[in-house]
Amino acid sequence: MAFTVKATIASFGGKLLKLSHPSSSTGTDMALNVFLPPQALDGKHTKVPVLIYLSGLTCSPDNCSEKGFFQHAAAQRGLAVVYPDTSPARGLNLPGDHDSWDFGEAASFYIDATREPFSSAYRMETYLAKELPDVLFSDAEVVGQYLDGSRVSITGHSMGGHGALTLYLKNPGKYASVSAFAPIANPTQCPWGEKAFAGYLGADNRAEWAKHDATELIKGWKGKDVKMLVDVGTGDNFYKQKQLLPENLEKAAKEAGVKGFQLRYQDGYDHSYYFMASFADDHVNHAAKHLKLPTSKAMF
Ligand SMILES: N[C@@H](CCC(=O)N[C@@H](CSC=O)C(=O)NCC(=O)O)C(=O)O
Repeated sequence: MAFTVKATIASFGGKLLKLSHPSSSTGTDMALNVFLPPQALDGKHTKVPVLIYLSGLTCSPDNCSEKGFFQHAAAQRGLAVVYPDTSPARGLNLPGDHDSWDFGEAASFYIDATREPFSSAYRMETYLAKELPDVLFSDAEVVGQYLDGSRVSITGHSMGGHGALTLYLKNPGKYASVSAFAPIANPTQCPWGEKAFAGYLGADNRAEWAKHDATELIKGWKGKDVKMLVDVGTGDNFYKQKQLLPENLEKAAKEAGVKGFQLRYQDGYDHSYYFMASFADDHVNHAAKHLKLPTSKAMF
C-alpha cells in the first residue's frame, strides 16, 4: 500500500485523511492530508477533481486543514483538497536547516535544491509535479479510487502561493487554474526569496533563480490566458515589508500582454488564516469554475 493512514476525521460531510508515504524524490517519508468531499463517498464511484493547496513557511499539512476553511466550499462543489507538506520529512537535521524559520525545514520554497547539503532531500518540485500525482492517482486502496487525476487545480499561501504560481507557469496545461493568497510573487527581489534561493541554488547562480520566480516566468508565458486569481490583504505586514511584491507580478503580466490575471487587494486583511478563511470559498470556486464543476445551490 502506498499510503499509511494516520487518522480519518469527519469534516463538512466528507472525510479528512491524514496520510504518509515513502518518497523516492526526497528519500524520506512524506506527510500529507487529503479531504474527500461527500460526492466522492456517496457510493456512486464518481471520481472528483482535485485542488492542491501549498502551505506557507513554518506550516505542516495540518495548519490549513484545521483553519483554512477550504473544506466548506470543497464539500459544496465536490472537490477533493490535497494538502502536501512544506519540505522533506522533519528531523533530517541537515546543517543550517534549523537555524531560522524562513529557511530549511518547513521552508523548501517548493524547488529542487542544487546545492549541498540540501540537494539530495530538498527535491520538492519533482515531488509535487511528478511523484505525488503518480502515487496519488494510481493508488487503488486509500484515495486514488476517488480522485480524477485529469482534473487538477492548484493554490497556495505565501511561500505556497509562490509554489502554486510557479508550478502553474512552468507546466502549461497541467493545472486547470491557479490561485494564491499573499504569494511571494517576485522571490528574486525580496529577502525571503534571496535567502532561500542563495541557500538552495547558490548565491552566484541568479540566472537559475529566475526560473523559479513567477514574475520572471509570466514574462515568457506562451499559453492561452492564465486562469490566475491572487488576493493580498492591505494590512499584511509581510506585504508592507516588501516580501510579497504582487505589484511586480501584475506589472509583468500587463507588459507581457498576458490576459486572465486577477489581483485583488482586500482592505484591512493581514497575512493570517483569518484572511485565508475569509476568501477560501472564492478560491475553491475559482478552481471549481475552471474544473467545470456544476454550481451548487448551497453556494448562494
Ligand atoms: N514564525 C513567524 C511567522 C511565520 C508565518 O507567518 N508563517 C505563515 C506563512 S508565511 C509565508 O510563507 C503561516 O502560514 N504560519 C502558520 C500559521 O498557522 O499561521 C513569526 O513568528 O513571525
